Amino acid sequence: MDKKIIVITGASGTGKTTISKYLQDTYHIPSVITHTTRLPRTGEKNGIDYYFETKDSFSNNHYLEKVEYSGNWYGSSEESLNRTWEQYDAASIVVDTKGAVSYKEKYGKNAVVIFLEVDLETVTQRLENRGDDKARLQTRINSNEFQRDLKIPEELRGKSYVIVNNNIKITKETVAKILVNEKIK
Ligand SMILES: Nc1ncnc2c1ncn2[C@@H]1O[C@H](COP(=O)(O)OP(=O)(O)OP(=O)(O)O)[C@@H](O)[C@H]1O
Ligand SMILES: Nc1nc2c(ncn2[C@@H]2O[C@H](COP(=O)(O)O)[C@@H](O)[C@H]2O)c(=O)[nH]1
Repeated sequence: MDKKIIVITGASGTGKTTISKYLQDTYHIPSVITHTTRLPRTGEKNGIDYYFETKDSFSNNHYLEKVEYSGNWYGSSEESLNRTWEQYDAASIVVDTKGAVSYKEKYGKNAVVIFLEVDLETVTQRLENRGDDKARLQTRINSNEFQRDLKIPEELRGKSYVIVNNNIKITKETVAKILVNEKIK
């Protein structure tokens, strides 16, 4: 069987991590942990949510792709994905749309891209409810990256599953159908 990487993308707060946890908890599809220079949020743990890096340690790693998002660096490594594929046929990864384009270009049909869409007002409310620091949240919402990721990029149109994540139950049901369609489960 072909190995698959389920690339979950969309703007911050659209529910990417929620879906990656659903894949882990319900289908035992592991998430590839990425690296960031961002400080941990309350409750986030090194090696579980991210590998939290300093600017120096971040620059020492080798990445398949890396991006700057709202003032912090994020990157994912081919080694981590290959290690996961040694044990599992499918894994998921949570990245911004620029990262998703990189995965689609590199892995073609083996990269199953799911783009999550939520309107700006709703996503802002969800990020406030999540407890994101107010000042940092405003900076993030105003960032070019966040604004860009509210809509699917041209490069992913027609090559991705688009889910409007207004209702988590319906979103999970749609993801379950995608797994069947892609012969992952
Ligand atoms: N359909 C939904 N309805 C209501 N709340 C939701 C829904 N989907 C996700 N959420 C909530 O919205 C918040 C943001 O979700 P999540 O952290 O999964 O987003 P994200 O895209 O991973 O964000 P980031 O990129 O900033 O890490 C969480 O508190 C989550 O529980
Ligand atoms: N291209 C990549 N994007 C990544 C990676 N790891 C996370 N992300 C995305 O960054 C933003 C901000 O994340 P947050 O945890 O600070 O809210 C979000 O869209 C993530 O999906 C990565 O390795 N590469």
